[in-house]
Formats: sequence, structure tokens, C-alpha cells
Amino acid sequence: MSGPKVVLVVEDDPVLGPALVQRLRLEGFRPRLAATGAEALREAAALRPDAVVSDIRLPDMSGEAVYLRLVADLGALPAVFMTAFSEVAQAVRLVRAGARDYLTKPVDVDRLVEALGAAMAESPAPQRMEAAGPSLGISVAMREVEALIRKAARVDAPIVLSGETGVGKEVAARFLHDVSARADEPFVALNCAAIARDLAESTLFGHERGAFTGAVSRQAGVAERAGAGTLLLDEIAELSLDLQAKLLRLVQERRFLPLGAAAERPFAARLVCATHADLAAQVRAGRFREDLFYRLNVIPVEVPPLRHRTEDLPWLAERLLAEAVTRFGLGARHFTPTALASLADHEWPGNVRELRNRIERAVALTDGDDIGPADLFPERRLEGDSPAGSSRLGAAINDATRDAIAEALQHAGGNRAEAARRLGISRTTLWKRMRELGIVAD
Ligand SMILES: Nc1ncnc2c1ncn2[C@@H]1O[C@H](COP(=O)(O)OP(=O)(O)OP(=O)(O)O)[C@@H](O)[C@H]1O
Repeated sequence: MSGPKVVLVVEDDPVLGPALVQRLRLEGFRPRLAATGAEALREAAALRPDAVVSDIRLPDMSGEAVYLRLVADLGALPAVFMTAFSEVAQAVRLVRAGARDYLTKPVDVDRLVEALGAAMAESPAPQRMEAAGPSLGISVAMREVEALIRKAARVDAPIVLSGETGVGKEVAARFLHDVSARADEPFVALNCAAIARDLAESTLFGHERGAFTGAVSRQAGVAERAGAGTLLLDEIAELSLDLQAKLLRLVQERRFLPLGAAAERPFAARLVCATHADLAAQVRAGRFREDLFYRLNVIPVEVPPLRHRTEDLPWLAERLLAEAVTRFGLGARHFTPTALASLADHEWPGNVRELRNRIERAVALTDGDDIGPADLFPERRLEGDSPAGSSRLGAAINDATRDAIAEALQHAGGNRAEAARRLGISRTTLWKRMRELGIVAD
């Protein structure tokens, strides 16, 4: 590729933005300035920049949200962030998500040019043919799931997605469909737990006119409606033993018989099953056919619960916030840094579905533009305590904690393991508390 490299500069400061553009032009780049997150996303879609230099705090959304969206759309992109001292925690998360570097403000422009050059030398060009950005999550666990699904998408073998309710099994199945050669064909999902028992067979395989009382016309089942696309059977463990036998035939022979039909029909779709149950245990208990289990479970994929991949929380939260704001047709909303930090303190029994619900509720009910921890976790407010009272108490506790941590770190010469020992807490707890309180060490 020839010609100057395109650098998208995302900065709303009316002095710094144009100054950076001027300097980058002198350095031989082709810079383009965007003053808001929305403008940056628009420019990026049209320009497909080679690198990004971005402020973390933008008027309409965080630089973090912009970057994660860019990575999702364009693939890995060399990026350097400029951040105020208090936002270093966010910047560190970004570096973990693939950004190259961050500089604290006031920005030394020489260092910025140097960091940008290094970032671009390390990752010469974003991968444009295939968006390589993460789709399911940025945690190591979800990147592995994603890589496994991409591989599985290349072959037609049956796949079983397992995981707790709301972890994103259906989202993973759709992703498999979208990256497979069947992407232009239908994607059909059926929740086996939600169909009435006496309609289950016809819902799956369809029926001919007059097949049973009330069958006034021919009806295609999901096996037919999925065509040459992907059929997701969710909650597969809920299927009756009788239907399991018929499903086995569909998997083995790739044929099925609609109710009342004289001849079988070919099954052309790819079958994906999902379950929150332990299928092997269901087999042992005699509730799931062993032969079907082995036929289906060719590629098992376990989607981990959200509490085991807390790195995904801010990434998912920003995505879900952007979606909710668009869906509700509202103006920009931002999470406060404490709101993002507070996500890791929850167990998420309802997984991503619960995160989505909490964010949607917060977006709908919060008056201002900022979403704080109490908007996400209204139940955490002390009962009977006025919000002002509880926040004063909270602030006092936070101040005392901040002082104790600072003192311990100072005595330990900045060594976190030693500081944690002095405080009588684990290193993980210390790290979590430092992140929540915005304490920056080193
Ligand atoms: N990676 C993701 N990105 C965005 N949204 C997600 C992601 N994963 C899950 N969700 C959202 O979380 C909710 C639950 O996801 P999904 O229905 O795929 O979970 P599930 O594991 O199939 O749940 P169940 O076991 O109840 O069928 C949905 O609203 C979905 O859009």
C-alpha cells in the first residue's frame, strides 16, 4: 500500500485537536480530525484509518467506547490514547483491549508522534478483509470461544453450546452462522422449552394439511424453514425422548418426516444445539439419549458465566449502552468511572441478559447524561437511608480506604503484594479497590 497513512484524531479541545493535525501532517501522515465520538465513528467508516489518536473523554461518549466499536468494525487498529491523570484506569483497560499506548495530559507532542510511529510499526495495517475485532468479548476466555466458533464455522459438524442462562449462547450461535458460508441463508432458532408438548413435533418437522384436527393447511417446521442456513435448537435437554429419536434420524440421515407426509424431506441446514443443563448428566439419568448425545456433541463449546470473565464487563456495558440509547432514540449517555468499576462487584446470576436489563433500566430512568453505580444497582442503596446520607457515608468510607491504601503503598515502596499483606487483604482485592477508587500506582 502506498500514500500517506491516514490517522484519525479524536479530540474535542479546539486548540489541541488542530495542533495535533498540523503536526501529524508535517510528519507525513494524512490526519483527519473528529471532535465527537459519533463523528469519529462516521469518519472511520468512510476513511478506514490506519491508526487512531484519541482523547478518552469526549463530549458524547467515552474514547473507550469509540475504540471498542472501531475494533469491532475495522479489526485491530493501532491506537494511542490521551488521558487525564484520573482516567488512567480506563486507559489501562484499553491497552489490555489492544490499544498500543496512552499518554497523560498535557500531551508531549513529540512523545505522541513517537508512540504513534511505534504503534504503527508493530501492527502495520488493520486487517481489512475480515473484521478481526472481538465480537463476543475481549476476555481471554471469550476470545477462545470466538476462535473455536470461527474454526467450527468452516465445517458442518454439529455443535453444542452450553452455559448458564443468559451467557449469550444464542448470540454465539448467530455469530457462528454469520461467519459461516451459510451466512446468506436463514438463521432459525427454536426454544424447545417453550413449545407445547403436543405441538412440538409439528413445530420441529411441520405438518401436512389434515395431519391432525386443526391442521387446516400445510405448515413448514423449523427443520424446513432453516433451509440451507442454520437451525438452533435451544434448551435441547427439554426435548421429549420420543422427539429425541426423531431428531437422531434428522442428524444421522439428514432427513425428516413432516406429520401426515407420505415421504421424508431432506434436511439441508446446519444444526446447532444449546443447553444450560449438563447433557452428560442427563444421559446418565436416562433423560437424554446417549446415541443422540454423541451425535450432537461433536464440537462442544462452553460459554463461561460473566462472573468468570469480568474483563468483558466494561466492553459489553458500553456496547449495550450504545444499543439501548439508539433503540430508545435518546441522546448520548455515559457511565461514570465508578459505575464501570462497580460492575465487577456483582455476581451476575442472570449473566449478560441481566447486564442488558440493568443498563436498559438505567438508561430509561436516569434523568441526567451520566449513569452512576446507583442507577445500575438501585438495590445497593442502604434501606431507609436517604441517598444523600448513604453517599456521604460511602464517601467517608472511600476516603478512609483511599488513605489506608496510599499509606500501605508508600510504606511498601509501591510493591502491591507487600501493601496487600500490610492491609491484610489479597492482592486481587487491593487491585479491585484501587481500580474502584481510581488510585494509580507506579
Ligand atoms: N456478546 C454479546 N454482545 C451483546 N449482547 C449480548 C452478548 N451476549 C449476550 N448478549 C445479550 O444477552 C442476552 C442473553 O443472550 P442469549 O439469549 O444469547 O443468552 P442464552 O445463553 O442463549 O440465554 P438462555 O440460556 O436463557 O437461552 C441477549 O439480550 C443478548 O443480546
